[in-house]
Amino acid sequence: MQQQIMKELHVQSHMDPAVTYREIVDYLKAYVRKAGAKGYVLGISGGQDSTLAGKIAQQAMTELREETGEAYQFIAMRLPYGVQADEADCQDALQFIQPDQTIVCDVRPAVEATIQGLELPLSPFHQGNIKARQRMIAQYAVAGQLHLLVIGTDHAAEAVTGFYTKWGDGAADVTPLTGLTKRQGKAILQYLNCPEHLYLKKPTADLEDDKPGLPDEVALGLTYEDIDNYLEGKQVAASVAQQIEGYYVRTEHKRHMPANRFEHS
Ligand SMILES: Nc1ncnc2c1ncn2[C@@H]1O[C@H](COP(=O)(O)OP(=O)(O)OC[C@H]2O[C@@H]([n+]3cccc(C(=O)O)c3)[C@H](O)[C@@H]2O)[C@@H](O)[C@H]1O
Ligand SMILES: Nc1ncnc2c1ncn2[C@@H]1O[C@H](COP(=O)(O)OP(=O)(O)OP(=O)(O)O)[C@@H](O)[C@H]1O
Ligand SMILES: [Mg+2]
Repeated sequence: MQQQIMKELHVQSHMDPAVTYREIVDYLKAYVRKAGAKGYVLGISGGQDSTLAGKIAQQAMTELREETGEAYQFIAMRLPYGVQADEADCQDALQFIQPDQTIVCDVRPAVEATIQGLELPLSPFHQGNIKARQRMIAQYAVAGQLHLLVIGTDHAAEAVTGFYTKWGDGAADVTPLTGLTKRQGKAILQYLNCPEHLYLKKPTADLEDDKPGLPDEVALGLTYEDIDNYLEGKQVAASVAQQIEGYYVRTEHKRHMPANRFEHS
């Protein structure tokens, strides 16, 4: 099963940061042209994944502008829920990315309106998924208006456990980090001279009001070290493999389009 998952999620056991970085930049340049779009948009959270995907998208758009003379652009979005505790990291990430433009939208009023509009009480966990979906709505609004494509930050270490909100942060047009493990993403950021606090910080979805900054590893009950080892084809404890494979099977529905009677019965 390990081999099958590695193949399905496009993981390479060994990755050269310089080569992979160049491949992704070139891919984003080619894809935006093929789509006839004017650039990309992505929410910047102050975490590792959006720092990396944003940096690569900006590089791609800068190169394409120089090569074609056309107005390709990358738009970074700050999408706090009220005041974000690690806002300083977000500003550091923006400083590192140097986006062509930054648009800010507080998702809190829309999230609260949705929660208040429902007669069904929602747990902080399910309220958290509304936050992720509201960020998706804001990004698609900008993409539609400005003819951009939405970047998603899904990568192999997230895809394998389905650790994202379906049609929330899981919804995107292009996922440049596909195939990468968490440590491979770190290695590319290191290669790009990213300030290390942005890739050494504990990954968090930061969605649940009653558990601010809950580390992914606590929520999952798994370490990224173990997930990465598994994905890179290394031997892990049998209990770890079993846990990862359990997540993988349970979240299969998140990795394809809606089920229908011709597929995915
Ligand atoms: N077998 C099946 N076939 C088709 N659809 C199925 C299904 N089982 C559930 N579903 C649907 O899927 C829904 C459950 O999926 P979903 O709504 O995503 O909810 P769920 O997977 O329960 O929660 C999302 C998880 O991802 C984490 N997350 C979210 C966002 C960002 C990050 C991050 O790392 O930054 C992490 C979050 O902390 C939470 O643990 C169900 O309500 C149902 O609608
Ligand atoms: N507060 C936020 N502001 C803007 N975008 C956000 C915010 N929170 C989440 N997002 C978007 O949702 C995506 C998924 O969040 P996720 O936590 O997996 O990635 P990350 O925060 O970039 O990295 P890490 O996994 O290291 O925390 C982010 O990459 C980002 O695009
Ligand atoms: Mg995060």
